[in-house]
Formats: sequence, structure tokens, C-alpha cells
Amino acid sequence: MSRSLLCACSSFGLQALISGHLTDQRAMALLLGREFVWWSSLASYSLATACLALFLAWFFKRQHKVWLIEKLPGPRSLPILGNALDVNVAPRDVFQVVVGGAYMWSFRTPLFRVWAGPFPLVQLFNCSGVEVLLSSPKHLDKSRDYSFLHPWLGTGLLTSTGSKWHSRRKMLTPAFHFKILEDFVEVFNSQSHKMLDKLKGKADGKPFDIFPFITLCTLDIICETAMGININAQDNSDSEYVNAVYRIGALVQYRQTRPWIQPDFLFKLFGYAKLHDEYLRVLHSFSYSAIENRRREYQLAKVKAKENVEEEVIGKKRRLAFLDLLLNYSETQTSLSTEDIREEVDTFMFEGHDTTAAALNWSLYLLGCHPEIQAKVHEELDSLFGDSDRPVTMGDLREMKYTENCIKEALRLFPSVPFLARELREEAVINNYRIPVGTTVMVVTYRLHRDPEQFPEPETFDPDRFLPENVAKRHPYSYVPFSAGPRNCIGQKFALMEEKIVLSSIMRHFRVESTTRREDLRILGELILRPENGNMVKLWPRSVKV
Ligand code: HEM
Repeated sequence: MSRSLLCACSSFGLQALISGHLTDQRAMALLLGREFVWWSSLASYSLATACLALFLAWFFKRQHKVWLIEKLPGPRSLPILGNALDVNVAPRDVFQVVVGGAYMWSFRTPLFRVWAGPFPLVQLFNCSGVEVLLSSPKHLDKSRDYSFLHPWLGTGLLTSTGSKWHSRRKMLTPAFHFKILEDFVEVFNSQSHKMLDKLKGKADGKPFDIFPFITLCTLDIICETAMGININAQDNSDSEYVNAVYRIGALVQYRQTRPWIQPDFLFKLFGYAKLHDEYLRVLHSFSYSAIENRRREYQLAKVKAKENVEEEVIGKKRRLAFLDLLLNYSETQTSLSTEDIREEVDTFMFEGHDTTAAALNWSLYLLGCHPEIQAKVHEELDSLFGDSDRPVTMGDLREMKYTENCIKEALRLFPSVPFLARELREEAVINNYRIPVGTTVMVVTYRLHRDPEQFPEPETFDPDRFLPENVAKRHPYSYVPFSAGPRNCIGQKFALMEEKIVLSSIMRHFRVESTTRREDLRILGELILRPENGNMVKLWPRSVKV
């Protein structure tokens, strides 16, 4: 019944009751109708007032944030679009634009802000500002970019926040203990050996792209160490699983740089979600079956240990994988479900192979550009191994000081993770600027590592920058390829061991020359920093002189 009709009815009800024309019951019904109108109008007004109050509260809060953000130096921006038009370039050029912007502003200011549409984003590239952000236990939440990884990695260690992250980090830290990593040396050696066999067929001085050889090797390594499975990616690069790992990584990166496919419904509408779901099906079913197999082996090993039988599974000594540690936890802590384990295994698969592959490629690239530095690496390796073909030991790793400095210097010039970002849950004061809650703060590692005050002649490849006496002179947050503070890379020791073994294996056998000059290099920087056209090199066996 419309409101005017109800009003008319109820006033007619009152008059009728007074004049006695209607029965009591009918008159009461009309009076109730009037009350209903009164209450419903009151409710509508209250609701409208509450909405207005909420809107005003939101608006003033937002205006306050905008006011704070606008106090930071930065380019002019448009309403709603912000600075979106400034980065409206081909995806392959986004890295150049971001780093170019950081360079331009770094001559005037330690940080600057842009508007990514309606979202404020602060870029940071000086050591003291980076220290404030990364060392604080308050700023641990990842930015929204990481949410595109959720369907694959769930909220594992890399993507989780708050108490979940805390408890996972505490639980997983022992998995990277020196004693456990020591066991992986054998895997690093055997997979490097396999890669050498493949490279021998390429060592004829003709240019080829070494990037895929290295990536498949690091993929084999992470599968074996994380899940205890040898997937033989180096022999079987066409496997469904290997393809899915690559394709989903590429699709996530693609989505990150294209705002129009970021909302789920548009991702679906443009047909990407179907592909994405297919990769997810392959990846998750692989991880779940690895967990089930390993669980069975784990139970078997426990029974054998109880019976005091030598720890033999499938004919060889059982090496522990990260997955075993998680299975062990799941027995003692009911809070760790199979899905939780899957999240962590997938996280290691994602974080643990592309990053190391990129770092190894950049090290090789730079050694291939600098024969004089390469000669020093050869010298160090010859002094340790001579002509022998023996595997690398933990003792050798400690002695490979110059090779390690080359890897560190390569990670300075070409950090595998060129940017990392946090979303502020609390206001922060960085370089005397107040940065409000909700802002994304991005560390531009690529630019930070080129601060001429910390690294004179920053573009020069000089491994001696990592001699202890030189490191001591620098700010501790001037070099953060593995991030820093409580949310740093849990796998950094693992990564450095792996890099030293794979790189030394190559350098013990070959001489390398890079065919792309530094000035001609095109860099792609999305999730991982890589050369756009692969890593083109020429290889020769060391015995052949040219
Ligand atoms: C050269 C190789 C590597 C580089 C340069 C690297 C770099 C990084 C960086 C910069 C972060 C911080 C990311 C952020 O804050 O957004 C990170 C986090 C992480 N890395 Fe690595 N990483 C490497 C290898 C590895 C390996 C081999 C593993 C595992 C076996 C690994 C596992 C992780 C995990 C789980 C996190 C998340 C830690 C947390 O949030 O608590 N990384 N890595």
C-alpha cells in the first residue's frame, strides 16, 4: 500500500472511531497503519542520516590521507586516473618507466609518490627509508599485487599476513637450518652434473640461449628438495607440470601489468580464467599427490625406524625434503591440514626456482662480459678442484670467496626481485614524511643498489665491493636482494649454496662469452628481473684455447 493511501486510511480511522461509524477493530487497524508509516519514515530518515554520516566520515578520512600523500613530492596527477596515463606504455616498457621515474626523482628527493588510479603508491630508494620500512615489525603486510598469487599459493609464507604468517615463519625456519641444507648439497651437485651433460653439446663457440638450461636445472633442484621428487625437468621439459609452472607464472605477471583483467569477472570474461584454472588443476593435483606419496613413505620410514631397520626407502637412503618437515608438524599440530602443507610446498616451488635461475643467469652474463673477472673465478676454482671432476663439498663452498662475491655483485646490479612492496596498516614516518594507512610503499631495489654514495661508479661490475672491509663501510640497508628485516627471504642461504654449486660447475668446465653488450641489454622486470631476449652466450670447453 502506498504511503499516502496509508496516511489517508489512518486519519480516516481516527475520525471514524470518534464518530463511532466503525467497529473498534477496524479503527485500530487504521491507527496501526498510521503508526507504521511514522516508524518507517523515521527508520528511512535514520538510515539516510547514518549513510551520510558514514560517507562523510569516509570522505574526511580519505581527504586527510590525500592531504598527507599530496605533501610528498611527486608528479601531477589526474582525478580518479591518477598517474595511470604516465605508465600507459607497452607492458615490456613498464620496468623502464618505473626505474626511469625513480632515477629522475632520486636526484631531488629520497622518496616520491604517484597515484595508481585511486590508490597512493610511494616509491622508496634510499637506505634510511628502506630501513624504516623493512626493519619494522608493524609493516609486514604485502601489497594487493600479491593477491593474484592466492589461487595458486593460497596464503602460504610469502603471501600470508598477521598471526598466520608469524606461526608459519616460526614453524618453517628450522627447515632452513644449516644441517638440513647440508643434505641438499648432493642434489645441487647431481642436478648441476646433469646440466653440464646438456651444455657439453652446446660448447662449440656458437651463440645460444643458456637461460632455459639453467631454469630447468633449478626447477629440478627445487622439486627434489621441496617435495622429494625428481621430475626430470631437464630431460622432460615438455611435461604437463613443468609447462603449468611456467605458464601460470607468466599469466600472473601478465595480469599484474594489465589493470583491465585484474578484477575476477573481467579475467573470466576475457577468457583467461579458463586457462588459469587448467594450470591450477595440474599444479594442485601434482602437489597433492606428492604429499600423499611422501606421507606414505614417511609412515613407512617411521615404522622401520621403530623396528630398528636401516633407514632405506626404495633402495636408497632417504633424504629429508621440506615436505617431510611439514608432514612431521602435521602429525604433532592438528592445525596444519593437507591444504596448508600444499600452500607451503607450492610457495617454495614458486619462490625457489625462478629467482635462483635469474640470479645464476645474471652472474653468468656478467662473467661473460668481463673476461678478466672470469679468469679470477677460474683461478679460484682451479686452486680448489684442480683437474678433478669431484662434487663440490661444504668445505669448498666456504672457500669460494671470490665466486661468492661475483654472485653478490650480480645480485646488486640485477636483483632477481627488482621491487618489493608493503601495504601500510599503520601510519609510518619515512624520511620525515607522514605516510598514511593504506598506502602501498614500494622499495625499488634496482635503484637502491645503484646509490653512488654507497656504491661509487654504480654501473661497474666489481666483485671486490663485497670484500668484508668494503661491506663494513656501507649502510646495512644499502643492499637488500633478499629483502631484510623480519620478512626477509627465508631461502637465502639455500639460494647462495645452490648458486655457488651450479655456477662453479659451469665455470670449472667452460669459458663463457656474452654476446649482448650491457648497453644493448633489454630488461624485463615484472615478478622477476630477466633479460628480454634470453641470455645469449658462447661456450667453450676450458681445454680449448681461442
Ligand atoms: C637468488 C635467489 C632468491 C632471491 C633473490 C630471493 C629474494 C626474495 C625476496 C626479495 C623476498 C621478499 C619478497 C617480498 O617481501 O615481497 C623473498 C621472500 C621469500 N623467499 Fe626468496 N629469494 C631467493 C630464493 C629463494 C629460495 C631458494 C627459496 C626457497 C627454497 C625462497 C623462499 C622464499 C620465501 C618462502 C619467501 C617469503 C618469506 C616471508 O614472507 O616470510 N627464496 N625472497
